[in-house]
Amino acid sequence: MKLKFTKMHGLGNDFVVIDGINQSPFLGPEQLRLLANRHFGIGCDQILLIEAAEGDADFRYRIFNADGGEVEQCGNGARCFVRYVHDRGMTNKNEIRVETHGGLIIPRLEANGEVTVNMGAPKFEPREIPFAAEKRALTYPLDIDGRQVEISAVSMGNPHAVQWVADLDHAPVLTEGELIERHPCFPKRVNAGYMQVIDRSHIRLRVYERGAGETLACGTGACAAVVAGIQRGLLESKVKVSFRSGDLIVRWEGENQPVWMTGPATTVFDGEIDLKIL
Ligand SMILES: N[C@H](CCC[C@H](N)C(=O)O)C(=O)O
Repeated sequence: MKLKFTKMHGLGNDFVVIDGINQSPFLGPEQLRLLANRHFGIGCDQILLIEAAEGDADFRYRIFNADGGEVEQCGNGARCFVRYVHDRGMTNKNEIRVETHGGLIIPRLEANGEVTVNMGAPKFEPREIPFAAEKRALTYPLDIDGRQVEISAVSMGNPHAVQWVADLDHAPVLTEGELIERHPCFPKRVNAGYMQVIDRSHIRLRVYERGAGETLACGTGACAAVVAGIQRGLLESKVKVSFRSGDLIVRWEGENQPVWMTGPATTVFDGEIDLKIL
């Protein structure tokens, strides 16, 4: 069986996008891992599967990390999603309502080709992250191999542990990031963000993503970092988040308010793959 796909990316966080409405692929974790494999498959950080909505939303959107695990939310993917369904005539709306495991999101195509997404309100209660802590706090100490780091724990539908660092280029993202990702305090593992504050409306960010390793950009990671920075009094309500591959704009007006993220969405190529090889 041939499977049609589209390769897309949001600031280099790359995706294999599959129309699961006009195709009905069964993709188990092993096949997903192979699709994502950069040597034996197509290669991507996440696989995005488009499905018909169950409720009154326009679509449903399922997200699978390169390790084959299904997750709750993907910010860069949400921008690519709306570009995909719009460019393929699957909707004539510029703003769509999308069901995800992590809640409803509302991406909107802007006239300048960028995409703005209402990512919903962040959550902070330990049981909502989930994170093993007695009660909610601004920051938490985390023991990493005998060294203690200070993290903020935020859910954007998916879990994030955000640290403030003074020198992002020399932060231990690749070594310590993996230890945080798998820290026993995060029963569903976690995305590990490293934020350097440039000024009150600009941060630089690197993210060691759950199930994918360090990616070039992370949309929900940008949202979680800005929320954590605002809560810690380090940032204004509108922040430029700079990755090595480009910038996102993130806005948050405070507790119980949605986080807004704006950035690009790029289509690279269409292809098809014979599922027999997976
Ligand atoms: N690795 C994430 C999912 C992808 C998020 C990221 N690519 C984004 O743009 O938000 C997780 O396991 O929660």
